[in-house]
Amino acid sequence: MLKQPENDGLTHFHGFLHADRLLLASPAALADVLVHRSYDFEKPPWSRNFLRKFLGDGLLMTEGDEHRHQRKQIMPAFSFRHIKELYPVFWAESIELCEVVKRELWEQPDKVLDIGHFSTMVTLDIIGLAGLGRDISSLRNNNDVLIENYKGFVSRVTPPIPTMGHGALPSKLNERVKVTTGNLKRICGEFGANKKSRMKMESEEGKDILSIMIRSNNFSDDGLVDQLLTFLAAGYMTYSRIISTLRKFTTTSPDRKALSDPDFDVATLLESLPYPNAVCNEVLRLFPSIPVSARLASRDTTVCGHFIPKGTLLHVVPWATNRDPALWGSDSEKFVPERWIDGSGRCTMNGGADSNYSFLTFLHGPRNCIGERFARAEMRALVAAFVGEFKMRMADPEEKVRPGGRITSKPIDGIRLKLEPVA
Ligand code: HEM
Repeated sequence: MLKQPENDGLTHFHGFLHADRLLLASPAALADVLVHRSYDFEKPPWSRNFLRKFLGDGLLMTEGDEHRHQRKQIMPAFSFRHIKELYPVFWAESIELCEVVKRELWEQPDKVLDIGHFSTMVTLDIIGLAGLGRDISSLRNNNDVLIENYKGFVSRVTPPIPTMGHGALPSKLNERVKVTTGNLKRICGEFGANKKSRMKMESEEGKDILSIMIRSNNFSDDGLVDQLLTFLAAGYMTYSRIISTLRKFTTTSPDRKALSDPDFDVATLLESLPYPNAVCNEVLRLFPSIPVSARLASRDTTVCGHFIPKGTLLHVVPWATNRDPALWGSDSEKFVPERWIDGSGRCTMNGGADSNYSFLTFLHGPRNCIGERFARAEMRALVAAFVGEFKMRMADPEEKVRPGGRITSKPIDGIRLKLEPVA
């Protein structure tokens, strides 16, 4: 925990084999590493090499000029305007989730549901439709070949947190991962190529991220496959959690009938609700999907005026910074959505913290999460639909949900809920 940052927020410690490491705590140190000198720091090669096996050379994996170039090409697909157009997809899939859960409860009203199972499926469906323009329908038990391979791949790969470990897999597992990754690449390649030719022939006007990238004409077929794999991983693995006990919020949940009208501006409504947005922000603050991220100095550089030799390993720890009492106050570990609402009842950007760098869930700067708007819009829709439809409580009120996980954080034993449809 970052209780006593030293040296302008740079804390020195010894890691594996007594190696020198730095922990970044202060806003000024974070600003230097994430924004001002972002390209002096890279993802450590062992984590890049490990993830590259699965993701190819997508945005997450590239560095330096290649990253700058790719990021510029991909940015427009994640612009505010495009994400706004995707809200109806997020909303429709959120309603679908509620319908599937209601059907389960109708068959067995007392049933305890592991909500992680449903959030995994709806997340895949959303990244399928909004990311790739592909109707995966895993909520409706469709056997989509891409998803079957993808699930196999995720279940086989249980790597160490990439920023910490060295990424070696036992050779048998390595072999199987190679086969699944090969399958995935082939399926993504075929899908991308088919979509490209359909778009040429039928002037298909998809609003999904992939369509926008294809229309830009900036990507080779192989380039598209790498980005596709990255979006699947980033959109899916960061998200399998999120919906929790938000009873109070139902009182401000939107009118579902109005929202199902195709002319209704879902985006503006969902973005304007203060309490639901405050709840989403507070969940993102306390439970960042990527709890720790590492950077390696790729040249001699400085942070807050301190000399940092090439090869120094630095850690950014969203889990700790987002909960730091020095930044968030004495209730920093508590779930207090109200901290995101100002005196006039509007949702604030910073949750009462003094600096942007108090909230690191999506990081900041040129290597921040390009999917932040996508992720936030998806979450708003899911939370609004779900809490508008169900009263929730923990199946065992005494149970403590234990956070854990590897690359991304999630409740280690799932979250079992008792749900009751709102009358
Ligand atoms: C709650 C959901 C999400 C969280 C908390 C999250 C968080 C992050 C973080 C912390 C990074 C930086 C990783 C690092 O440099 O160490 C990142 C990068 C990235 N994210 Fe997300 N992400 C989320 C959802 C998404 C979604 C839905 C997409 C795409 C559809 C996405 C696409 C990406 C990509 C492409 C990068 C690499 C950006 C770059 O290096 O320039 N993310 N994300």
